[in-house]
This record gives sequence, structure tokens and C-alpha cells, in this order.
Amino acid sequence: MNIVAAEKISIWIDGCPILRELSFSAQAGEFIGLIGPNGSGKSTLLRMVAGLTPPSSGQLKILGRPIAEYKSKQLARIIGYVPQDTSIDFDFSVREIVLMGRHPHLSRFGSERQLDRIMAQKAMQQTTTLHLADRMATTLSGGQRQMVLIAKALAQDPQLLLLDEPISALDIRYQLYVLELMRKLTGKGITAMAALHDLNLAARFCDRLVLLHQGEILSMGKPDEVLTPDIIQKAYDVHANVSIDPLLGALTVTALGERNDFTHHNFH
Ligand SMILES: Nc1ncnc2c1ncn2[C@@H]1O[C@H](COP(=O)(O)OP(=O)(O)OP(=O)(O)O)[C@@H](O)[C@H]1O
Repeated sequence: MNIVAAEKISIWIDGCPILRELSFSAQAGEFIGLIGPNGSGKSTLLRMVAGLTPPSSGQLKILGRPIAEYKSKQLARIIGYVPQDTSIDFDFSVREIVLMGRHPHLSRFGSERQLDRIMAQKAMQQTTTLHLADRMATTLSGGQRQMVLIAKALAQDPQLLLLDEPISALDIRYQLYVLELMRKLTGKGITAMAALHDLNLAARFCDRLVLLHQGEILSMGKPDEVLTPDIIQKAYDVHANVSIDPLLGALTVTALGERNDFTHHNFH
């Protein structure tokens, strides 16, 4: 069954088209990478699937049901969303923030149960943030904040994870760690959609890529179907070399530049 099914979705903001006639779906256990230049609509698409920005037209279904039919708490039991902006202004400990991920599962005035504390603990373990549990969130580094917000989304125990540039503040080790974690989770049937700027990591870890360009889907499919020099040129206005990494067997994109005379420049 489709976890997400979007049909001819458009979003207009202040009279401007931001997303245009998008149709796509995500199945159980899929890891979908959302790629595309700055301002192409990745965050808007994720916010729309998260139920935060309603489509202006078209049909969006989550688990086969139109998104407008869900109450926000019902949606929060299904969807974990990690925004691009990971600033945390309020003075709570990391443990308290991760526990907030359990709120959709609590009864109206219910306090946390043992299960909620166990789930929060597990989410902190999965994201290697357990050692930060008693720290105030306002004192964390950018990368630590990003991991804590991923932990909060995991504590939600969602069927669908929406991650807006989840590795943008992480060092290379933790970039791989988070993407490997997503693969483990999707291996267990969770669906993940992540906006990513690193095309190599997107190609290496995602099952499918959706390439946005000016609010439209320019290309969608397996990484080697989407990341061709022609399509990269159309989307980013950059010449690129696409090869297979001999060690990983994964597709590798090397951006050469706006012009195609890179080697000529470098060897003189
Ligand atoms: N609330 C808003 N009001 C006006 N324009 C908006 C609003 N939100 C987004 N936009 C515009 O919609 C377009 C898509 O923005 P979006 O943040 O979805 O792109 P993105 O692909 O996530 O970009 P980036 O890679 O830079 O994060 C941009 O041109 C942006 O300026």
C-alpha cells in the first residue's frame, strides 16, 4: 500500500506557484531522497506531506486516506518530521525534548508512562545522544541539536519519517551514521523521505530520488536514472561527471562547474 500518494499537487503562496502538479508516491520500507537546487521546493513538499502546509489543489493521501481527514494528533502518531531549522529556544533538557515525541501517543491529560520513557531512551541510544540526556538543549552544538531532533522524531515511533536536510550539520562520520540508521529503519518497514543536498550520499543510500526543479518534478526514479549528466545540467546548470565508485559500487557525481572546460583549466 502507498504510505504517501500525491496526485497533481500544487501549492501557491502569496499568488506564486511554489509546487506545480506534483504526483509521486512512497511505499512502505522505501527511502526516498528529495534533491534539487536551493529554492526548488523540497522543504515545501516535506511540510505539505507533514500536514503543515495544505495543498492548494490536488489530492494527498497518507495511508490511503486524504490528509485533510486526519486530526493533527492522529497524523503525529504516523508522521515524524524533522525541520530544516533545528534551533531550540526553550529551556528543556534533551530527555524532555525527546519525550515530547511521545505526546501524540498520550491520552489527553495523561502523563508519560514507562513505555514512553523506554521509547525516548531507545531513540537517544539510536542517535548516540543518550550521554546528552540531562543537558539543556540550548547548550548543544548544531550537530548535537540535529541528532536530538531526529531522536525526538524516532521516539514518536512513526511509520513515516520526513527529514529536511537531516545531515546538514553533521560531520562525515555522523552523516553516514544517520543515513545508515535510515536504511535500518526502512529495512524494518518504515518509510523515509529526506531532503538531501549531497548527491553522492543520496545516490548511495536512497532507493529512489525525486529531483525538484522550480517546483516541478524534473526526474524521479532509481539514482542512476535520475543522476545523469544531462539531468544534472538541466537541474543545477552545472556540468558533472557521473561514475561508479570502485570501492562502494555506488554512483558518484563530481560537479565540474558551469563550463565544461574544467580539465583544460586545471592542467595548464
Ligand atoms: N512562506 C513563503 N512565502 C513565500 N515564498 C515562500 C514561502 N515558503 C517558501 N517560499 C518559496 O518557495 C520556494 C521553495 O522553497 P523551499 O524552502 O521549499 O525550497 P528548498 O528546495 O527546500 O530550498 P533549500 O534547498 O534552499 O532549502 C522558494 O523560492 C521560497 O522562497
